[in-house]
Amino acid sequence: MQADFVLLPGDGIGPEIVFQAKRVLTTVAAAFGHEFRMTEHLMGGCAIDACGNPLPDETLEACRRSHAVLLGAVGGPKWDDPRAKTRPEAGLLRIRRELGLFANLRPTKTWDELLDASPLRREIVQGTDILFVRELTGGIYFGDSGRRPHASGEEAWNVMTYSTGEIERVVRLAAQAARGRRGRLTMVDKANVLEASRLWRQVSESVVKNEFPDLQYNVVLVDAMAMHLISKPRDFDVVVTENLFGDILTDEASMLPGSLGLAPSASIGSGGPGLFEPIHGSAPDIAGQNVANPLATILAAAMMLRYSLQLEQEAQAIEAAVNKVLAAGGRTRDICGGGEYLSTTEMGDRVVQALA
Ligand SMILES: NC(=O)c1ccc[n+]([C@@H]2O[C@H](COP(=O)([O-])OP(=O)(O)OC[C@H]3O[C@@H](n4cnc5c(N)ncnc54)[C@H](O)[C@@H]3O)[C@@H](O)[C@H]2O)c1
Ligand SMILES: CC(C)[C@H](C(=O)O)[C@@H](O)C(=O)O
Ligand SMILES: [Mg+2]
Repeated sequence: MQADFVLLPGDGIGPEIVFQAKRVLTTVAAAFGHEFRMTEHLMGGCAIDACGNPLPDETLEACRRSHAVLLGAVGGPKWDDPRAKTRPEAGLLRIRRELGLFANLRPTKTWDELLDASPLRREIVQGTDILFVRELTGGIYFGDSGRRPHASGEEAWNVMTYSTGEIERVVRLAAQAARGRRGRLTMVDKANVLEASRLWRQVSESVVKNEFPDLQYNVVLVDAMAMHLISKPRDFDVVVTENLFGDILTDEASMLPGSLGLAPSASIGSGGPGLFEPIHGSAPDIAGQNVANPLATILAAAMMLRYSLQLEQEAQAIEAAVNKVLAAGGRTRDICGGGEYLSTTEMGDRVVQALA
C-alpha cells in the first residue's frame, strides 16, 4: 500500500521524537511491503519564526492532501510572551478545528512489565485499561474570549459553549467504542456548577438511553474523577468528557502506567485525515539533550496506521515491539525504576531492532 503522511515535528523535543517514529514507520513499511511517503512541514513556534504564522497555509494544505498527520509537539518559553500576537498552540487548535477532529482518543493502559514505574501501588494500577474520549474542537478552548479595562487593571474572560450536536457526536463515538470494549461508559462533567455540563448530562443520557441501552452508563463529577483515577482506575472502561477536563485528566492518568512520555493519542472525527500525537508537550526542560522518551510518539504512529489506514497488523507489530523493549528493561529516564537509562536515539534503536 502507498500512503502519504505529513510529519509536523514542531518545537522542543518534537523533532527528536518524531525522527524516531519516522524510523519505526520506515521499518514497518519495509517489513510489510508498503510505501510510506513522509514529508515534513512547519507548525508551531518554528513556523512563527519562519513566517509569522503557527499554521502556514502550505502546511494545512499538505495535511488536507495526506492520509494522516503525525505531530511531535509545539510551544516553548521562546513564544510564551502573554502579549504576543500569536502562539504556537494557536496553530494546534486551528488544525484540529480545520480538519474536523472532534474526538481525541487517549488510551491509558498499564504494562505488567512496568508496574514498578508507577508512583501508585501495583494492586491499584495493575490491569488498568481506560480509553478517554476527549471532545477536541469545542468548549472553553474555542469560546468567546477577550480582555477589557477593569477598576483593578484589566479583566479577561473565556466562555465555555457546547451545542447539542457537538455533544451528541462525541458521545456517540465514545459509546460505540465502549460497545467494542467492556461495555461501560462514564461521562465526566461539572453539572453541579456549569450550565454547559448540564447540557452534556442531558444530551449524553439521551444518546445512551435511546441508542446504546446495552451499555453500563454512569456520570461522575470531574473533581471526584481526579480522585477515583488514582484510587480505583480499574473501574473505568471508556470515559467521555469535554475538552478542558479531558486535557487535565489524561495528563493525570498518564502516571498510572508511569510516564507522560508513554501516552499516545489519535484525533479523529471527520472521516478525513486524522492527527496523531503524544499527549505531552514540547518538554523545553529536556529539549536538545537526546533524553526524551520517543515511545508516546511511536505508539501514536501505531494508532495512525490503525485508525487512518486500518493497518491493524502493522499497528500491533509496533505495539508488540514497544512491549518487548519495555519487558527487556529498556527505560528512558522519565520512567522510574530503570537501571541504566537509554537515550532517545537508543530507545528508537531498540524498537527498530525489536521490529526487525
Ligand atoms: N500537543 C502539544 O503540542 C502540546 C501538548 C502539551 C503542552 N504543549 C506545550 O508544550 C510546552 C511545555 O509544556 P509543559 O512543560 O507544561 O508540558 P510538557 O508535557 O511539555 O512537559 C511536562 C513534563 O513532562 C516531561 N516530558 C514530557 N514529555 C516527555 C517525554 N516524551 N519524555 C520525557 N519527559 C517528558 C517534561 O520534561 C516536563 O518535565 C508549552 O508550551 C505547552 O503549551 C504542547
Ligand atoms: C498545547 C495545548 C493546546 C494542548 C491542549 O490543551 O489541547 C495540549 O495540552 C494537549 O493536550 O494536546
Ligand atoms: Mg494537554
